Amino acid sequence: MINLVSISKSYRQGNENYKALHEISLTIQAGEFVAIMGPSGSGKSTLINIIGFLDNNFDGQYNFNDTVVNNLNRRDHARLRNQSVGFVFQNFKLIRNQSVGENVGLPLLYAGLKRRDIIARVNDVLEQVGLPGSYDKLPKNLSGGQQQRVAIARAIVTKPNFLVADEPTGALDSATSREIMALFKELNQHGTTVIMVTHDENVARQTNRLIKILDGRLQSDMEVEHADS
Ligand SMILES: Nc1ncnc2c1ncn2[C@@H]1O[C@H](COP(=O)(O)OP(=O)(O)OP(=O)(O)O)[C@@H](O)[C@H]1O
Repeated sequence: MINLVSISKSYRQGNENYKALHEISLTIQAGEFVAIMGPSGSGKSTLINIIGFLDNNFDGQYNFNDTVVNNLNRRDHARLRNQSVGFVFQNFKLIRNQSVGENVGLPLLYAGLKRRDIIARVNDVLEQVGLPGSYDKLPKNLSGGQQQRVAIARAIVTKPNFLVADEPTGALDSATSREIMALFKELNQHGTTVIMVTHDENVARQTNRLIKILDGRLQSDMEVEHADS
């Protein structure tokens, strides 16, 4: 599904070019559950911004299914992003003065669906993430873990090809973090591809594949062994 071929990325820093990614080649198949780890500044965000179609300014080739992503113009790149990827962030990024249901339904509103269809789909997805009946609640009245469930519901509501989760458990205590990881695992077992950046070894260990980045280079890429499998 995702095939990166020798991807490099430089940022302009003052008068200098800083190379944040060095010739990264990587394939991620549909259905995988991948963790990306690496020290601060190693290039994780740069990499997932490219994978998640937020940044199309890089060297090398990105093949997404049959599409050569780096050949797309800005509009088609944005369309691919809206149709193919759901994002989950450390700090949830919910709209405070909108209800849970409105937050989750926003991508469907942008996609032009009818109100009745949006409400039905949102209620389905809220149930799927363990928050049935919470359509009319406000995010501020929910716990951190519940807010992250809302954010996950928003990320999956359009049935994207894959999820990009950037430190999704970074703002949660360890018990809540385990619950959120259980939800990601369940979504993955039902076919959702998940690519997750984390600093937490315990989180990474629950995925199926661990990619380590160091100084903008792939340091290692290995299958995660599970004691119970
Ligand atoms: N917009 C930018 N302009 C200039 N340099 C940048 C920009 N974004 C990132 N960098 C540099 O590129 C390198 C990689 O940054 P990146 O944010 O990808 O790292 P990261 O692994 O995600 O770090 P963290 O774990 O702290 O989020 C860093 O040295 C950073 O300073």
